[in-house]
Amino acid sequence: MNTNITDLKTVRLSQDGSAVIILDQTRLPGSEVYISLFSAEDVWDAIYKLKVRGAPAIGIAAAYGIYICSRLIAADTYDVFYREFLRVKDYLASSRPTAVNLIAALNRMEKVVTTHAEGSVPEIVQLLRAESEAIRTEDAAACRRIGENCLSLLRPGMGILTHCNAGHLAVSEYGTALAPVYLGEERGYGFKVFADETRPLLQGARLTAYELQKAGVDVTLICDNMASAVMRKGWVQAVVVGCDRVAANGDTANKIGTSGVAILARHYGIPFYVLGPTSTIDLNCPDGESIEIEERHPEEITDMWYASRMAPEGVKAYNPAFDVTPHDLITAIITEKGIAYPPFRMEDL
Ligand SMILES: CSC[C@H]1O[C@H](OP(=O)(O)O)[C@H](O)[C@@H]1O
Repeated sequence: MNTNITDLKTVRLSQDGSAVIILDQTRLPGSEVYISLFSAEDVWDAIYKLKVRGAPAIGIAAAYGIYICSRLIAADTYDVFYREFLRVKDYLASSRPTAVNLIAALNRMEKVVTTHAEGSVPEIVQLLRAESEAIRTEDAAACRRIGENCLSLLRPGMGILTHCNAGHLAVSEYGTALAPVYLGEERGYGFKVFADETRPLLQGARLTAYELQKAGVDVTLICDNMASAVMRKGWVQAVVVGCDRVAANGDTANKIGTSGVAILARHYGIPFYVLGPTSTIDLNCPDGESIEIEERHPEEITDMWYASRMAPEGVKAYNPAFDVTPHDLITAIITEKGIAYPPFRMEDL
């Protein structure tokens, strides 16, 4: 992978363990700004406002977050410590509901506390730091394995469409949906990636186009409503997307618009791949209907709240003014002369 991308540190713990340091993704692609989070409120706000986002990245941020908070708990007994720990856990868990990695990481951190009740508070705090680092390390290893596994399904030169951002910026490093793209780049596969801008928050335009361009990957930004046109042109041979929560039956919650891309891919006979770590699988969720879907503020649709650029300088963009809907997808054509049903013979109108 182009070293430029590894320069972006999505989420990390400060050396002294007092802060969670994140790349503020609401400032991208205009500025690379790192911010330090010192409290549960800072972490909650960063997760809710998508300063750090992506299921694995959210889980790692929460694990680091509850660790830095555990250092500040003034408690000389286990019970007092555990009670405050649970308060912080419940608070951080309330930031966003859909990505299972958030609660899964917090549950892992709580298990450290409950399985070491005989230890001193300082000992437990040290174990919490180790667990938070393990969560990050495991994610980085999982992302690389995801890349290897998916690359076995892809061929050099393929056109690949992706939706939202499930890349380096959504995880510890490397990405999930973009992991095979980076691995392919390292091996000269020459993939051509089409990135859906992904309204309303534009993670595709602001983040995926940004990180792929920075990594030297051939990326073309498209509006969400152009996915059908590029598929119909034969420019896409595979779709790769991330996931926020995968139910026991495989139903997958991912960024809004993903299901529409899946329908298009099925229509055009294009394989549609969901990529994610097992930490994003929730076996307690029997199916997609039981996944809580986050609903965010309407102004994210009505106001372009990101003052900076919507996409990186110089990124390629495909901007067809129209596309063609094939007749076999049209139920009827209605004119002033009447209603025509398939098979259409327009001369009959
Ligand atoms: C690797 S998980 C990426 C996943 O998370 C994104 O959601 P958000 O940006 O709101 O955190 C999106 O659904 C991505 O596919």
